[in-house]
Amino acid sequence: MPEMATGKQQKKAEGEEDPNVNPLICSAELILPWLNPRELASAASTCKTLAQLSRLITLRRTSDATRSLEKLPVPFRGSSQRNSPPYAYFLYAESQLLSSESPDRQPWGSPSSSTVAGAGSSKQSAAENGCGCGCEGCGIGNRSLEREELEVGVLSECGSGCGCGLECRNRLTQRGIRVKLKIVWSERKSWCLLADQLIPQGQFVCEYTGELLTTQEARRRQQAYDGGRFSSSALLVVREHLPSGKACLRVNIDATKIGNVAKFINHSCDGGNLWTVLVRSPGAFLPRLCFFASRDISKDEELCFSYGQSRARPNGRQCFCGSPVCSGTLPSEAT
Ligand SMILES: C[S@@+](CC[C@H](N)C(=O)[O-])C[C@H]1O[C@@H](n2cnc3c(N)ncnc32)[C@H](O)[C@@H]1O
Repeated sequence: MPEMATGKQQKKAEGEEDPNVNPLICSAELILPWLNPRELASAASTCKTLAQLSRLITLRRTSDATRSLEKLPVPFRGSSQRNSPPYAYFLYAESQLLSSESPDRQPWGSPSSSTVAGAGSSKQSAAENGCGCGCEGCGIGNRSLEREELEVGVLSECGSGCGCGLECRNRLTQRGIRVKLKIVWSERKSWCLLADQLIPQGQFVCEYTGELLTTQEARRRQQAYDGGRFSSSALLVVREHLPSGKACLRVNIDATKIGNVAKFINHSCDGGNLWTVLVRSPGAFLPRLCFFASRDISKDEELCFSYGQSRARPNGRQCFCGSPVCSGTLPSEAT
């Protein structure tokens, strides 16, 4: 990764400020990562040094959408044919957040953003000989899920109410993203999440994180999104059903402004290559929505799932999933 030359090594061009002399420039490395792309462009237009620093921050943002918060970086790959944006700007959430807890800003593109937070670290270490929390399926090690388990669409894992830590084999979805992914630009669908390695069937891919909303707030936001203020929204409504078929729980997760890389998963009318699984654990009131590979997924294949049933709507957006069973229209939540 290119680094800014500093002090005496740097040959200063006309109009360029010496970062060791101007305290404002010295602090720019700290301040610029907090800016959104428009603010960054505005700062870049003021002097050559800030322009150079802004380019570096853009490069760092492009190289990892997760800001090093996951074990593996997830890079953006633009299109060389057209002028695609270098990256999509959003705030990163490793787990679900209440909308009242959502940050307004977050640094992205700092030089030292290489600390891995949360994802792989164990809150609590499991005991040497089994974690002993007494939950069914609990114990140290790894396990993969069988097709039958995933098709049910509901999974029970150990959680904060158990005595075990993240080493427990019954916390498959709580260790962050462990498969190589990338975010690729497409003219018709904007950003798409792709596999950057072979992902075997049954492998956990990622959780869908974002702001947890009340149904009232979800309806308000959906109307605003439908009104066109955002080119692509990512508000997902999850319903848990009783055996009778009646919905018993509705969870609204909005990843439009705050989320993780799952916000870039597009819709496919044929169901795509991901299973959505609701994961419950003791100590957590609400389930988490997690994606697993529904079949072996090749490197460079786009990851997709079905957003739901398409309803013919006069203002429905055109679907470009390319599946032979494509309905032509993107499903949209009737809020
Ligand atoms: C959850 S986001 C997915 C990521 C999105 N492509 C982006 O660039 O941020 C949902 C939005 O992606 C676009 N999208 C998803 N699936 C699509 C499809 N099959 N055809 C066309 N657009 C799609 C729509 O704009 C939709 O509102």
